[in-house]
Amino acid sequence: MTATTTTETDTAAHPAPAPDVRPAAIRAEGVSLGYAGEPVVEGVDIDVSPGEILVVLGHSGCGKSTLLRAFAGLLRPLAGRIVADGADVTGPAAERALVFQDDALLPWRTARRNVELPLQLHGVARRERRRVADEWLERVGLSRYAERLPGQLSGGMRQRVQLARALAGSPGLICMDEPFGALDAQTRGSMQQLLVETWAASGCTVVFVTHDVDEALVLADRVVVLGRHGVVAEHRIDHPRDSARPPAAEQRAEILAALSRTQSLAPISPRTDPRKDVA
Ligand SMILES: Nc1ncnc2c1ncn2[C@@H]1O[C@H](COP(=O)(O)OP(=O)(O)OP(=O)(O)O)[C@@H](O)[C@H]1O
Repeated sequence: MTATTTTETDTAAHPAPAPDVRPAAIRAEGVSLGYAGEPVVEGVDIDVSPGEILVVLGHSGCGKSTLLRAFAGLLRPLAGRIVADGADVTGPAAERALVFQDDALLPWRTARRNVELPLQLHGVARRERRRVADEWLERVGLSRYAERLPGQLSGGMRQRVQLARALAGSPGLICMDEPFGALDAQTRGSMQQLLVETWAASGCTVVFVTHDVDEALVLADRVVVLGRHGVVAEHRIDHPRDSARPPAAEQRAEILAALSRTQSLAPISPRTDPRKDVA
């Protein structure tokens, strides 16, 4: 796992947000989430501070992606509330962006026109769209590839375009669902570094889902381990993103232990769902 090379001075505190970014606070309060009325995760209480990078770990199927969808406003809770900046989240909004592992770029649009998309949805004029898109493409090191279609780019490059596209809309929150999971170790390390740099330039809040404890420790201000019955462990990283002072081995071991505990937690059974009794 490649550590970031950012220095203590630029990582000790959260960066000042870019002028057009208002970092979001987002909170899950006693949230149950599921599909067709059947919960897949319940009792989730998570409070994310503006400008924080929160990493969510948990075994496969525990509901991490489902939680991100709810934060992004794509899924309404079965119980509890999702609150962003004091208001209930009731649907998607431009200030909450999602980045997926799967390639979510529009294949018929060039890299630049993909990055322009959120600006176009905001009604930004063509010339300004192009200026902002080119600025973000430069930040992610893809200026030379602006005219390429996604199919003409490598997997790592497409992830960079996704990152640029998410950030171009100046969101207050970016929800990232295992965005680097399909990349080789070296590309993954450079993407983690790029994420930290672009986050520092934007100042937005990030909720990042991964299976990889080391990735979590490289990126996070705070790590939560999610089980089917809510958060089972929470770890604040003492010197986040400081490669000179990496998290202690004990902290890594504790997170791994919490993860293995979640494997043994019983799945939610519809028969034991208390809401069934009231229905
Ligand atoms: N659209 C859907 N309809 C019905 N069930 C779904 C849907 N999406 C996810 N699920 C189910 O919800 C549960 C949680 O899925 P989710 O994708 O949130 O888990 P996850 O923790 O992100 O898993 P992974 O780490 O494998 O990506 C799983 O049992 C999954 O099958």
